[in-house]
Amino acid sequence: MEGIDKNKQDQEKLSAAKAAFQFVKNNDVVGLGTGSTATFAIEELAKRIQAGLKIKAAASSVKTEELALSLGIPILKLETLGSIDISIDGADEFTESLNLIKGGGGALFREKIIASLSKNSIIITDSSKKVDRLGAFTVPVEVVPLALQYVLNQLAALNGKAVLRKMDEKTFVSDNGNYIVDVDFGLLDKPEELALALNQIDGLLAHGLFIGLTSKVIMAKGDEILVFE
Ligand SMILES: O=C[C@H](O)[C@H](O)[C@H](O)COP(=O)(O)O
Repeated sequence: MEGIDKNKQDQEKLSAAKAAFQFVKNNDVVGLGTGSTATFAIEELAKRIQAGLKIKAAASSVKTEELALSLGIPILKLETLGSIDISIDGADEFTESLNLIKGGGGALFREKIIASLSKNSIIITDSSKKVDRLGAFTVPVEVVPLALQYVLNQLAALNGKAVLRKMDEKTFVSDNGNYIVDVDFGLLDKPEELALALNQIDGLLAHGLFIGLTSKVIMAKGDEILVFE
């Protein structure tokens, strides 16, 4: 990561995670994100439960659910929840206008459902994630396998350079049994317009542009905590 070493970055992730807990109350349903930053929040939540906090949680991925259960965090099924009090998740990029790119870990669809259900959707980040314009990080999209070629055609028509995500030389498959395609649209002047265009593509289950879904971003920078809302 440019300009920040990993230890410092992890320290910032942990500080941002801790700062998010001022907003978590007893009896809340808490949405849990996925990724290295969300993992700091999940570990912190487990400590607070051991200290007496009473919450139930919903997980944005199989990995997060397994980690949460292993730490004694009670997990509710996402499909049973009509709303979530607060969610805590990471991001790959964010702007001061609270637009995000997410999905570096492939969990974008469930993360988006959780963010959409959340009354208070909190993003926690280290200082490397703040950008003036989204798009240096490619936009992940989740694609139903049988629609792959159709979706690739539509992405090309939007001038996106698409790469099918692989892991260990095999096609990456999401928790929902779908493919992830990472799309380079260059730096985005109008992320809202791109999000609307991607919403129109049949077979494209979800994209990693989170527009208007975030209540606040808590970013740690060194010893400082900055809140964007
Ligand atoms: O699919 C993964 C998520 O959207 C993550 O929240 C995002 O990729 C950020 O991950 P990390 O905290 O590991 O940088």
